[in-house]
Amino acid sequence: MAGWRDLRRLTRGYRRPIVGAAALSLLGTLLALTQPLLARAAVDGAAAGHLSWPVLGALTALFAAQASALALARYVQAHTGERMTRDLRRTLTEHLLRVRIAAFDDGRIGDLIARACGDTTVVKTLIAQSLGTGLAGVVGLAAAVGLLAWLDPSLLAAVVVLFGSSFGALLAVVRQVRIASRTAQTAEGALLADLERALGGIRLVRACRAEPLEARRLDTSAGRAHAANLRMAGMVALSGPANDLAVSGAFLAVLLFGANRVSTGAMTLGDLVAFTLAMTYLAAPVFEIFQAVSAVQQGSGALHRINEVLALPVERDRPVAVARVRGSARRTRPVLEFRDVWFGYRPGAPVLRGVGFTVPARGQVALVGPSGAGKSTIFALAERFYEPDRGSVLLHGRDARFTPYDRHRAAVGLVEQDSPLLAGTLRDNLLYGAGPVTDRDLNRVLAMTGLTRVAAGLPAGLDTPVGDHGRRLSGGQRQRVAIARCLLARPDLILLDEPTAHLDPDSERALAATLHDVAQVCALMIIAHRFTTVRSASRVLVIDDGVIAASGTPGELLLTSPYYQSLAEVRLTPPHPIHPVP
Ligand SMILES: Nc1ncnc2c1ncn2[C@@H]1O[C@H](COP(=O)(O)OP(=O)(O)OP(=O)(O)O)[C@@H](O)[C@H]1O
Repeated sequence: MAGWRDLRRLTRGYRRPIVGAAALSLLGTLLALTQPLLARAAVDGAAAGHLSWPVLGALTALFAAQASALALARYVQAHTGERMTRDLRRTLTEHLLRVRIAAFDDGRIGDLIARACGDTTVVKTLIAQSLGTGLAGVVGLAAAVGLLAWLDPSLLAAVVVLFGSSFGALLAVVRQVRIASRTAQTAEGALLADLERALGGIRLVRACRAEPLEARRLDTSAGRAHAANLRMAGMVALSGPANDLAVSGAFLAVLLFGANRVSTGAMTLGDLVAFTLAMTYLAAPVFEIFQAVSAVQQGSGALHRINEVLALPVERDRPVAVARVRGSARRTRPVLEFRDVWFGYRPGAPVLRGVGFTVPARGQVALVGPSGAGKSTIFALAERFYEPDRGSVLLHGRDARFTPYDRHRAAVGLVEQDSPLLAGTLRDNLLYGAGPVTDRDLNRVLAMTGLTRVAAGLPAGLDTPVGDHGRRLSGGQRQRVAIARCLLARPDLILLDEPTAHLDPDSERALAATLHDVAQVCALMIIAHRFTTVRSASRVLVIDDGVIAASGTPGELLLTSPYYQSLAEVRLTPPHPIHPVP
């Protein structure tokens, strides 16, 4: 659970408005506390047969001043709460965008979204509703008790007994509220994660007729959140009437005792009116303190979940100044080198075992091997999504760890197999992360990737929206958009995961020609599944079970690598007829 230390850290930079709001609340309370004294004078005057207009005027002015101070305090609190939420969300989202990729491997995106949106709102409520008024409540309570003691200590004793017992019950409720709040927030995070999973894979869900399954899963999470929220609402609801009962009981006791004391002449009617009015001001601080404590309990659950996100490690550049590699060295040195790289996603389970290879500054290197051999892992390390456990990755002959992430990724472009596009227009997707691009460059790249005709065929040309994940384009078109986007960013090396889906012969030829052209302007490393692509590479690496099993030109491998030979055979022999399963 987040504690007071976290609360102190959270409020750093906002303490002035919080204290300001507390001061205004306190001012309101103090203004209220002076009212019984004036009321006593007014009532005693009226009882003696004359109304004191100046006293009534002062009382009215006090009511107005109290209302204004409290309204201003609420506004300052709400304003601070909103500002804090905005800043907290900014910190969280900036952090999330820089968190190491490994954190997303088992992290549930929906839950992270819930933390960035839902939990920050809970923290805002904590600030907006409670901190200032809670602080003022403590002082207000002390002042109200002081005033009551001054007015009539024996009546106060009766009030303390009745209020004290209800306060003990409230503290027990507050503890339960904290537990229920944490459960509710966790369940809401799970609900969002499940929703993200179901909507993100909506086609799969429909194709597998899994709607009832997903609905049940969502219902379970929603049910858990519902139950926790109900438990919390029940406890808060119960505590309200219990509090009211204690207040009514206290009032009744005061009126009974007070009336008796008025009849015996121990106190005036004005004293009794002043005491009961002052008592109403006792209830408000008690309620404020209760609200503040329960909001802090609720907020501490949310703060804990926010802290968990902020504790996720981020990608941080090493503080070593590395000069850029100059033009001539860029053309002569290998653009990428793996030197005895060992890597595993989990400790003690290496996926790459001593991988070493170089990619020259121009031309096409193909990476082939069975499924699960470690090809995508090599790409992930080349892009620095992960760092090697042992050995090193070099960019232009320099250890990549000492190059800033931005500069490294500007040099190494990535086209993934499923070529994800973002919702937006075709132009947005082409220019995403590319920096300034001239129309001439754009048209050249469009021509090179065979997209000129595609763009011309769209209703608004380059400004046509491509839909969520680019679904309005075909798989092949998405792949070419991804290649074009990469080319416009002018990297030194493009990593391309070739799609396994069979393209028609025309598209396959078009892609091969595109890749051939691309390899003239930068280095290209392809996870190749088609023999035509492998055959046109200048160098082929065969990876098997995390090691480079063979490497050489396609001609050499045809003689030396059994895996490569089998790849060539599959391509060269006609496919076996597929019989439907009876
Ligand atoms: N994020 C991850 N977390 C844990 N293990 C992973 C992760 N990604 C891949 N692996 C494991 O690492 C091994 C290598 O996977 P990788 O994706 O690199 O293979 P691949 O050669 O690209 O396979 P394919 O051709 O099927 O895409 C596999 O055993 C896989 O289960």
